[in-house]
Amino acid sequence: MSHLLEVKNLGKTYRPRKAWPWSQKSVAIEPISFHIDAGETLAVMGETGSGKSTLAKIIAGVDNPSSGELWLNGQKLHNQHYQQRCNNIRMIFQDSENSLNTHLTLRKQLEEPLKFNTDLTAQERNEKVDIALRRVGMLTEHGEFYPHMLSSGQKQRVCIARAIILEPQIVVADEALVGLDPSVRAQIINLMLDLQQDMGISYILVTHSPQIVKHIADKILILYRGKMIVFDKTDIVLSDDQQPYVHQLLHDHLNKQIKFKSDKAKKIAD
Ligand SMILES: Nc1ncnc2c1ncn2[C@@H]1O[C@H](COP(=O)(O)OP(=O)(O)OP(=O)(O)O)[C@@H](O)[C@H]1O
Repeated sequence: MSHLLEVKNLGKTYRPRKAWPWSQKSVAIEPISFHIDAGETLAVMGETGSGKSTLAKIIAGVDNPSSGELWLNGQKLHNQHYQQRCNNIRMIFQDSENSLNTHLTLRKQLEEPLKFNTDLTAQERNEKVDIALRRVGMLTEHGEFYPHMLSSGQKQRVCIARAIILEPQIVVADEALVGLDPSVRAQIINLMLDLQQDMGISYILVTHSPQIVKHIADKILILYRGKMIVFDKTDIVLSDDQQPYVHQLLHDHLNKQIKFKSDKAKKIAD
């Protein structure tokens, strides 16, 4: 049986902006191969500049690879097939607070992916928006709100609603939890876990947080200067983290505690 997502020899080289004879191409990712299955969470870790965001953007179709292929359920994904990618893989960006349009109501923003990628009527789109808002613990009335009327946690929920509204199989989140205070972060993680259970979503999470990785990742992929140096199940990586670089990534920040599944009722309180 084929895997949900197979990444085969995927590489990315950025070309210099100006073709000066002495300027060099920069290799962001050396060819890497890995896979994830339905309902799994893959954590992508690595120091700054190791290629995590580049990998996330290529998987989500925001950027093109320089080499290699992506396969979804045994079918090759083509970058020019925008709808195929949008319907199956969605991305939550690093700065999700600012990725919302300040001039549009939440309903209009959530409706956009439906307008571009489905043939639903206006009424059907409205219903989908209501369902998505409820799924992320918000009220349907929030649809008429503008982003400035929301807390950081609520904005993050709207970004998640926008990512799941097309019912994708994979959600790629690039440092989406950075900047949230620990209790809100825990609520958002719990929400993501609930959505994963309800909708069978697979997550690809770019993160620097060992706590998040230990609690929710099934597999860990570690990049070092564009090279994939680790790809394995979380418990195997944790039990064999002898390489200093891997050890440091997995044991940094351990003093910051996150409370998981502590109080579901608080979910809509922020
Ligand atoms: N548009 C671009 N043009 C040229 N080089 C780029 C571009 N985007 C990224 N790079 C380079 O590719 C490499 C990987 O960058 P990337 O942003 O993927 O790393 P990262 O691991 O996500 O870092 P961070 O944790 O800081 O977000 C870096 O050397 C970066 O300078």
